Amino acid sequence: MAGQAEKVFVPTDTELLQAQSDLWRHTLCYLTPMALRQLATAGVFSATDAGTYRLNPLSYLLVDGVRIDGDASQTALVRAAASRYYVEAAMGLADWFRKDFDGAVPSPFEDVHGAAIFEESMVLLDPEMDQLLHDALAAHDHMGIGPVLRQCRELFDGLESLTDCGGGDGTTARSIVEAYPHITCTVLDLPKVMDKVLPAEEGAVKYVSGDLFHVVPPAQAVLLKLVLHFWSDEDCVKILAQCKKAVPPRDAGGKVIVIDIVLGSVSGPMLETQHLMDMVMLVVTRGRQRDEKDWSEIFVKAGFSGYKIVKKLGARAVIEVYP
Ligand SMILES: C[S@@+](CC[C@H](N)C(=O)[O-])C[C@H]1O[C@@H](n2cnc3c(N)ncnc32)[C@H](O)[C@@H]1O
Repeated sequence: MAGQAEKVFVPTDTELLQAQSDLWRHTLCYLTPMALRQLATAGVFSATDAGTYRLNPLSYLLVDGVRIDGDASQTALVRAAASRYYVEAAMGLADWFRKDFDGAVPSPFEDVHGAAIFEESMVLLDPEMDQLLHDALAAHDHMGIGPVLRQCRELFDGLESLTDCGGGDGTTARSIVEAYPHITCTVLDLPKVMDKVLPAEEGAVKYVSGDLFHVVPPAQAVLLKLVLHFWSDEDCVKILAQCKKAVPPRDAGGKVIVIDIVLGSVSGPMLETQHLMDMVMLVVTRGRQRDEKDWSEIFVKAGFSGYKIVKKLGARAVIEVYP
C-alpha cells in the first residue's frame, strides 16, 4: 500500500542455497551432453554399482536401428534440434520480436537463414541439413502410433474407413490397417511426398496426392496426427473445415481424430517438455502448441459441434472432434 515500506523478500538459507544450486545447473546445462557422468545424472544413462553405465529407456531411443513398433531411433531428431540451424534461429528470436515485417511474418528460422524447413529453399541452402530435417520428422512422427493403437481401441471400434491427412509415407496408416484389417485407409499428402511413395507402397492402403487445404478424401473418420501444430490458428480452421466436409454427420459415426500436444495436460518435467515443444514451433515454424481452450476455439470456428479428449499419452493427447 502507498506510504508503507514495501516488504522485502528475504529467502531462508535453505531457499537461498537451493536457488544458487539451481541457477548453476540451469546456466551450465550446455555441458550436460559432454560427459557420461553428467548424462547419467541427467537420466540419459543409468550408472551401475560397478562404475559402468548402461542404456535406459531414454538412451535406448538413441540406438541406431532400434525397433519398437518400427524404426524408433530418435538420433536424427536430436541432431536436427541441436544443430546450429536451430540454435542460431533461437538466438535470433529477440531481434525477430522487434522487427516490423511487411506481409506474411516469417518464422525466426526463415528470418535468420532465409530458408524454411521442409521447403525447396532449405534444399538449396543445405541439402544435407534438409535430409536430416526429413529424417528427424520421420523419427518424430513414427514414434507414437503404437501406444494409440494399444490404448485407444475405442477410437477404431466400428470404424470402416479413415483418411490419414498429412499422413507422410503411410507408416501410421499401415500400422492401423495391420491392427484393424477391416478399416479401409487412405493417406493424403503433398505430391512431393507421394511421388516417393508411389507406386511401390500401393497395397492395403490407398495413397492420394493432394493439398489438405483444398480437398480431403472422404471417410468415416479423418486423422490429423502431428499436423496442426505446424500451422497457425487461421490455417488450422481451414484444414479442419476441409476435414469436416470429408466425414459424415456425428450420428453416422463421423469424426476427426487429432493427435497433438494439449498444453497443460501434464505437470512436472513433462509440462516443461510441452512448453519447450511450443517454443521450438515458434522458432522453426509458423505454428504452435495449444492448450485445451485454444483447441476448443479452433474446433468451434471450423464448425464442429463438440470434442472429447479421449486419452493423454505422454506429452501428447488424442482428441475426437465431432461434426
Ligand atoms: C509433421 S508431418 C506428420 C506426418 C504424419 N501425420 C505422422 O504423424 O507420421 C506433417 C505432414 O503433413 C504434410 N503436409 C504439409 N502440408 C500439406 C498439404 N498442404 N497437404 C497435404 N499434406 C501436407 C507433410 O508433407 C507431412 O508429411
